[in-house]
Amino acid sequence: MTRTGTESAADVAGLVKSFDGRRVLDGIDVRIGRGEIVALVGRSGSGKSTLLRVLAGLSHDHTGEVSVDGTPTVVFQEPRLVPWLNVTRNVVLGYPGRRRDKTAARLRALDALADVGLAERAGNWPLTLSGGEAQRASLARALVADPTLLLLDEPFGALDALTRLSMHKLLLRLFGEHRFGVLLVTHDVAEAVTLADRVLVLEDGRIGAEVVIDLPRPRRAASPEAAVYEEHLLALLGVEH
Ligand SMILES: Nc1ncnc2c1ncn2[C@@H]1O[C@H](COP(=O)(O)OP(=O)(O)OP(=O)(O)O)[C@@H](O)[C@H]1O
Repeated sequence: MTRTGTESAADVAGLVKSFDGRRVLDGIDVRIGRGEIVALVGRSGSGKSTLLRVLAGLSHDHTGEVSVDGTPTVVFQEPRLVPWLNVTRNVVLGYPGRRRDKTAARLRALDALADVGLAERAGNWPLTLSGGEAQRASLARALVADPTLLLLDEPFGALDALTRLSMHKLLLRLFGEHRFGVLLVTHDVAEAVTLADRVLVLEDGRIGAEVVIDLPRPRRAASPEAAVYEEHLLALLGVEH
């Protein structure tokens, strides 16, 4: 639901972004409230990652209003762990005050690792982790910054179905505890329906549709109610079923 009256994690108005003179984002208006999960779907090349990168502050050459509360953190599809640092030291990298207070940074990292169920892997090298474990470490690195806005760029896309389900559960638990705003870029409409309060459909550089997912949590992707939303989103995406 769009919760007017709650605090914003991000506000975007009239965002235009071009590459080589071609408008990829052509007047985007989006608000993400704190305590809200917004999923972003759209055909390949529709500009989802570009919008996420603008919100992350990784892309600057745009026009329009972009206001983000605090420093957002990003989890990408690939975990992007530094191979020569152990898991704890990778997570410490996400802690803003790590140079000032090494002990606090380490304690916070260990706490976040416990939070994502990875306490026993704290001393491991990234290469010894499974895909799901590596993604948990990446999530822990995002959490240690205490973000108001968590940006997720297909974070579960490379995981097998069972691991993906356990990551969904983990994300929802963390979301329940921290109440950050979440922007989740995904190709998977079932994932969007399972997790999001609202799903935005990006089309021709604009938000072509917004679908409020009015289902109680926890949700089951296979439920008849979820299936109705999934069909609707697929139709909006122009996918024949
Ligand atoms: N750095 C860049 N330079 C030039 N063109 C770019 C650049 N980054 C993205 N684009 C173009 O912008 C468009 C949107 O790309 P973007 O990666 O945002 O799409 P997407 O919806 O995330 O796609 P996918 O679902 O395939 O990941 C594409 O046409 C892409 O080729």
